[in-house]
Amino acid sequence: MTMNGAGAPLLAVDGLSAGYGASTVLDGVSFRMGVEAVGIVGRNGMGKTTFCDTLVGFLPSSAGQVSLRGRRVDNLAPERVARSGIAYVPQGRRLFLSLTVDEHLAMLARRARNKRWTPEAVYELFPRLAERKKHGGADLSGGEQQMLAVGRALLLNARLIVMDEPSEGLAPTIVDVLVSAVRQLVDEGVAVLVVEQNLRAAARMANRQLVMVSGRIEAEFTGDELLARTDLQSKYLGVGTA
Ligand SMILES: Nc1ncnc2c1ncn2[C@@H]1O[C@H](COP(=O)(O)OP(=O)(O)OP(=O)(O)O)[C@@H](O)[C@H]1O
Repeated sequence: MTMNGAGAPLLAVDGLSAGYGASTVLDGVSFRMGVEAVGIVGRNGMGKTTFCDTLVGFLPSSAGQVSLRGRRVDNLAPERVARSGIAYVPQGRRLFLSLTVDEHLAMLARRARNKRWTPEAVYELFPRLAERKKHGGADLSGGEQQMLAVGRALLLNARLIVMDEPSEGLAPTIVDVLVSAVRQLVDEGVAVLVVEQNLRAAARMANRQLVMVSGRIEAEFTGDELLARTDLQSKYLGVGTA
């Protein structure tokens, strides 16, 4: 694992718990990651989205800690979590309806003055987005919106991009684009945490796969191991997930 700063992992999650009212959904999630791609897989309703929402500050935690490069980020407001370097690409959300792709990226570029990630660099990563420059958010397909959301995260200098079910509802060719983008991001030093129900997509994005069961990380496998072992798939993911 690539370490960061003074020996601290990029992301350290320790005993993170959260829920809705009296019901606990996340029940002590713990793991560490460096500058790498890591997947979180698991059946429906195991707490994956709740974990993402808690990590990025949309939902308060009831116990535990989260540190990014050694600095606590749990229970900060979502804007402060984002400013500290964790970007969220949420599940199936329609974003940025009024601006065109180009206007949106230009506005962020002015705000962020990021030297490595400019709108041009984002268009290089996602040529399809360049073709859609003049289109408004409402005209973009789900996959194009995911690309725009990733581009936005890069311009804002994210160190870790959290993606909730990025492959859901996307055509296979668009999933391919996202898979190769995830690999390039890691090469560029941006870590990716990807929640997926689609094991095939997850395994192509990340070698390390954490399995969430009832609000905890119960096991870790490589993507290839999970793909090869139908016993693990039926135990942890439900039939037919792969
Ligand atoms: N806003 C909410 N209020 C109350 N309970 C919720 C809320 N959102 C999720 N839950 C419950 O929390 C549990 C975990 O849901 P979560 O969406 O985190 O699971 P998941 O693993 O992401 O599954 P899915 O892929 O279906 O979204 C479920 O039992 C769900 O009913």
